[in-house]
Amino acid sequence: MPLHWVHEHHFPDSPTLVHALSGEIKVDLEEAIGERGACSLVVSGGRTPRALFEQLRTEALDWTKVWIALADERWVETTSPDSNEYLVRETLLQDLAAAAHFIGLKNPAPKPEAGAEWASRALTRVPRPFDVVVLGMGEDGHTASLFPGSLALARGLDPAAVPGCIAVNALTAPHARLSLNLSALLDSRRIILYIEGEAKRHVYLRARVPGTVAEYPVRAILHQRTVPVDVFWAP
Ligand SMILES: O=C1O[C@H](COP(=O)(O)O)[C@@H](O)[C@H](O)[C@H]1O
Repeated sequence: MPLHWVHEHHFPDSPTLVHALSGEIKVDLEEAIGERGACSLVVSGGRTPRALFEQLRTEALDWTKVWIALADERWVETTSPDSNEYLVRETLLQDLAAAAHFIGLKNPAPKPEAGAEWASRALTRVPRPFDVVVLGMGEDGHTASLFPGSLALARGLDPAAVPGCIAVNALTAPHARLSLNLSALLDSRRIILYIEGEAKRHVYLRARVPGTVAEYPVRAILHQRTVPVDVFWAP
């Protein structure tokens, strides 16, 4: 089943992928700075991108012109090891990349619902369209924090929604979440879906087949035709 908007890049191992992907992101951001004077990078959390962040932070870029934001966040303190902001601060916003501007999603609002409004406002500071959005995917087909079975999914995937952030409570996900909605994720020039391991490869292959987004929310990314998607995979 060809998806003309999606290009797959397979690598023999994770370090080779990380090296190649970091280099590509660097080139994209450098070109964006050259053309528009600033650039934006949206990243995901979880376990997968740690090595990528550690490589990316060493890239020679004018990081003062780079805006970094999150595709999603867990509603936990940013000092928690479960926080995506914590991951980004520990692994990406170091060395040369410490000079980048970072807009996190967790905020002082008492609840995620109010927090989503706060985060949507904060995100308006990040240059749009986002130059590069790096998404991950769970073995249940969720991407960002758009989880199958969550009550917020239909709202999150509504193509007519104002680009922004939504609150997510999913029975299958640890912690309440904030997530960029589909409209915000697609307000971008390039999406990279970065996945590792055979289990995720099989989920990806199933999601490539047309079907319901409620089953595999990542389908909403793979089957749209607005933004080019590159899938980076290593065993
Ligand atoms: O919960 C999340 O899961 C996905 C995938 O994470 P991984 O640990 O399987 O790599 C991630 O993309 C998302 O940002 C995160 O909040």
